[in-house]
Amino acid sequence: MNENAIKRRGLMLVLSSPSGAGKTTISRRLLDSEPALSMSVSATTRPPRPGEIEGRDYFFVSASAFEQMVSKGALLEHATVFKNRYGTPRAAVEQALSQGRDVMFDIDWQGTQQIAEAAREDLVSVFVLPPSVEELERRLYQRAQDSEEVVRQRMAEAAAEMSHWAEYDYVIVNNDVETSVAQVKAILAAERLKRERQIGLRRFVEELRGSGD
Ligand SMILES: Nc1nc2c(ncn2[C@@H]2O[C@H](COP(=O)(O)OP(=O)(O)O)[C@@H](O)[C@H]2O)c(=O)[nH]1
Ligand SMILES: Nc1ncnc2c1ncn2[C@@H]1O[C@H](COP(=O)(O)OP(=O)(O)O)[C@@H](O)[C@H]1O
Repeated sequence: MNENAIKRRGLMLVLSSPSGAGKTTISRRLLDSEPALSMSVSATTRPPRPGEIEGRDYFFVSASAFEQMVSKGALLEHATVFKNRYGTPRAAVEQALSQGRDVMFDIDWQGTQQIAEAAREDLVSVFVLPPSVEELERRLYQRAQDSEEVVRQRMAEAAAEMSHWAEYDYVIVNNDVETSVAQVKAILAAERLKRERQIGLRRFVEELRGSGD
């Protein structure tokens, strides 16, 4: 056995931020450069935005279909955000983790707390802050996918979302996208090397010691 064969348990990488701070942008870039990372696709009752694709961005479902998923226990966590319901389908996550793959989540603080209660040792959480309130508002308008009223509502919610920053393992300020992506990659690289995640380590070291003695 060489060092590449050391088995590792997958981790759950959560990115949270006020709407518009840049989670989606950062997570897309990470997926392009991290082959062992996959994205958890949430179910939501929110209507699709222009350009959003069913099954890639979200599973867009009716309120009654969402309720059925909740009652069947099919969601790992779920919450109401901006009057819409959002939840993480459980099966895809469990399958990826058991195969040693890492899963990334774009979920809010309520979902992060629920995952922390259920599986703290598998969770790595990152809070993304905007560089300023003015820049956050500029990004929400620049995305140009929400109406003025929706942007105002999201700006009004931003302070409440940001009040949860201290519950996260890591906090980054998304000023420059390249820098933010590099920072999250550094977090991922270090967390993957945590001793307790490398479940094949004991055997590997035993073999090393056995052949060395
Ligand atoms: N708890 C929870 N929150 C979610 C889930 N999916 C999305 N969210 C959060 O819901 C909020 C609104 O998401 P969305 O309508 O896509 O707008 P965005 O803020 O521009 O990404 C964001 O804070 C997301 O992180 C989920 O499955 N569970
Ligand atoms: N570091 C950055 N500098 C400038 N614009 C950014 C940066 N990160 C994201 N954006 C832009 O801000 C807008 C909101 O980003 P998005 O990733 O959709 O945020 P979120 O998923 O957190 O709601 C998008 O138009 C995106 O291109």
